[in-house]
Amino acid sequence: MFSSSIFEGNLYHLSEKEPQRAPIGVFDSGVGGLTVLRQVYEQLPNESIIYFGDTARLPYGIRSQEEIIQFTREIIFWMESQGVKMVIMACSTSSALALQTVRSEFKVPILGLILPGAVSAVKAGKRIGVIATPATAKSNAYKLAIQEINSNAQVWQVGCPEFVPLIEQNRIDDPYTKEVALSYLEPLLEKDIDTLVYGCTHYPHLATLLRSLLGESVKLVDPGKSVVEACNQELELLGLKNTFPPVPTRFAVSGSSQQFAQSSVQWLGCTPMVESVNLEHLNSNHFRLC
Ligand SMILES: N[C@H](CCC(=O)O)C(=O)O
Repeated sequence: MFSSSIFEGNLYHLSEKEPQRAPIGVFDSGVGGLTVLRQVYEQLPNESIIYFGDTARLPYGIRSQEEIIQFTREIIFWMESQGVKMVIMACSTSSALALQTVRSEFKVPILGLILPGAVSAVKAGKRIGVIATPATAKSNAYKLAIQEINSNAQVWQVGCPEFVPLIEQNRIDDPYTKEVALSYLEPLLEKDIDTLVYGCTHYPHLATLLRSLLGESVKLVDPGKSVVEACNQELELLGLKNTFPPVPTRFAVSGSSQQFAQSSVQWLGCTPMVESVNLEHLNSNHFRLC
């Protein structure tokens, strides 16, 4: 039923014959969203997916809010044109800076990472560290969401500008990445955190390294896992769960398809077919009218 959905007032009027069969759109600036895609495969194995990586314009984490809102609009506009039934922003930076604005501009339900991540963080601990892109950290989105749920929770955020470029360049095992990680974690370890939130979807790719630096006692919270749990609930509420066999994931990027195929193979376990999509033609005209 629509009435109990969090999308009340922004209903997605489904006109197709079998809306359950429509894909879910999942997007990020690059390979970060693959950590969310992995959760989708685990939790929602029947769903078909369109994955979009805005690789021509990454990293998002050093962009202005205006840019992030515009990029997010363009991606969701394209995804709607591809017939998605729901969109997961598999990008904390977009979720922090653009979700509120774009949610009211589209009919398709859009899920972001911040609230589901904050709910999981509050369940996990009270002394919470958040590592995030500079834009997400500056927005205070996770801190505000966590403290709105539990005003006694203490939250410390660290902007980590070097992580996304290092991950996109596949320098995960580079000793330099370890040095950088230590410098980002040190101020949080000094605060004796009991929980660390991956405030950027790229960071679960560093799970082994981060765990080795944090020790076993700090709980790691992945908002990607939480947003997919929320997606599962929404699909149920909206009667949109796919009961048919899914079609293979469609991958699309704004940059080099070859490069994305190469860099994602280690996370996907196979070489994906990747399309290049030009979002430029969607630019300002359509959105000036909104
Ligand atoms: N993975 C994204 C974007 C990172 C970036 O491009 O800076 C996020 O969760 O914030």
